[in-house]
Amino acid sequence: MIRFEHVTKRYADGTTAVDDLSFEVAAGELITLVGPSGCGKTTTMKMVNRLIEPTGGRILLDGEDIADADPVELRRRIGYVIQQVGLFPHKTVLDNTATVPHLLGRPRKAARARAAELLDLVGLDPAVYGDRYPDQLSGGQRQRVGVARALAADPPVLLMDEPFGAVDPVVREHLQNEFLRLQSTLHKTVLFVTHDIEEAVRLGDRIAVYGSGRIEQLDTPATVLGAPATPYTAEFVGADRGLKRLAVTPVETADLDEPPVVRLDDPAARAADALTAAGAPWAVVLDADAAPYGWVAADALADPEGPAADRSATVRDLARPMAASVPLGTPLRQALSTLLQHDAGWLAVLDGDRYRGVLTPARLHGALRRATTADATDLPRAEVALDTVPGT
Ligand SMILES: Nc1ncnc2c1ncn2[C@@H]1O[C@H](COP(=O)(O)OP(=O)(O)OP(=O)(O)O)[C@@H](O)[C@H]1O
Repeated sequence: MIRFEHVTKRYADGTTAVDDLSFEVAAGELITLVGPSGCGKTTTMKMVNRLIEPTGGRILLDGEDIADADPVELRRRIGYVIQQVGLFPHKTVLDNTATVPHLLGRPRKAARARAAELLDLVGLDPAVYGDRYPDQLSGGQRQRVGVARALAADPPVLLMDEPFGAVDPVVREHLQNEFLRLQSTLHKTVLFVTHDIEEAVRLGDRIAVYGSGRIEQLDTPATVLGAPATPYTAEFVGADRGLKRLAVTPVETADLDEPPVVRLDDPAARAADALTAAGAPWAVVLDADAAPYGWVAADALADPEGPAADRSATVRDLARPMAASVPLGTPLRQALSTLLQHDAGWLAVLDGDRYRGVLTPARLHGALRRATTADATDLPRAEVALDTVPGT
């Protein structure tokens, strides 16, 4: 969709901001450009809508060299969101958002109706915010208007230059999540500039890590974090990249432990035998619908002083409820957070409504290690054997 072919930008004073850059953004893909200040991210982006002209190479949009396009017509196909949102201060929020559709020839009333839809889409109730002026909004709300306005002409391509840079971290995370939600339905082709690796990881289908005027690595967030291609990338993504990687590594079936499973209505004695045979200290308890109910300890099942002494006792009499569960595919970070929130040593992993197995802290750690090794070796994750201290 957007293709950079040997693109170079050398400014008049001799600064080479972008040096022989070649890469492609697929249709519907979101690539984050991340790197330290002054490495050429903004220059890269502004060459796409011809706010800056390259001094070498070419950029193709849908196969067409943008140098041959009329810049005004080109910019209609490309939404542009920047940190200083640049709203018209004397126009209401609704009119700010309606400006582009109106300029594109929509009658004023239709343009305003479309603007109201867009405000709704970015989470601003047009009935509440539509008649306000930009200085009557919070920073986060202004950013939302900026996104709504960029979407107004329904461009297939969005260029976003630190669009959430000016708001506090909590609002920022909120805006990022909202934007991801939007993108999952709109499927725009997006170049997103940030200097924040966390933001790049959270939003990008792929991340382009910039060194000076060049891309050091262009790959999925998981690979960039798990297998940095160069010492520069490793340093840029940070010594805690293992922790960051938790956010982009999903729980898979092969990561799960499979303790014995008993049913709530099983006789306690039969459950005790099953645990003894398996040499297991505890079992997962499922209810009549095969949904996780909790767990039961071998000790409790075998305790002659406890409820198990009654020959008619069932697992229900001894089981302990445990509510923590996550679906397969949940990022490990969220799974860990659920573990901590429930103060539990394990959580049930579900496939739809079906119980699939158990994730423990040790299993979670193993999943992360295997995922990282899988990226470095190109092996499927389930086939990675870990070198592990016995008994852990
Ligand atoms: N008009 C200009 N004339 C000369 N040099 C420029 C010009 N614009 C940018 N540069 C230089 O080009 C390099 C890349 O700038 P650019 O704005 O693309 O970086 P960036 O990665 O977006 O940085 P930041 O994160 O700070 O916005 C920098 O060294 C910058 O000083």
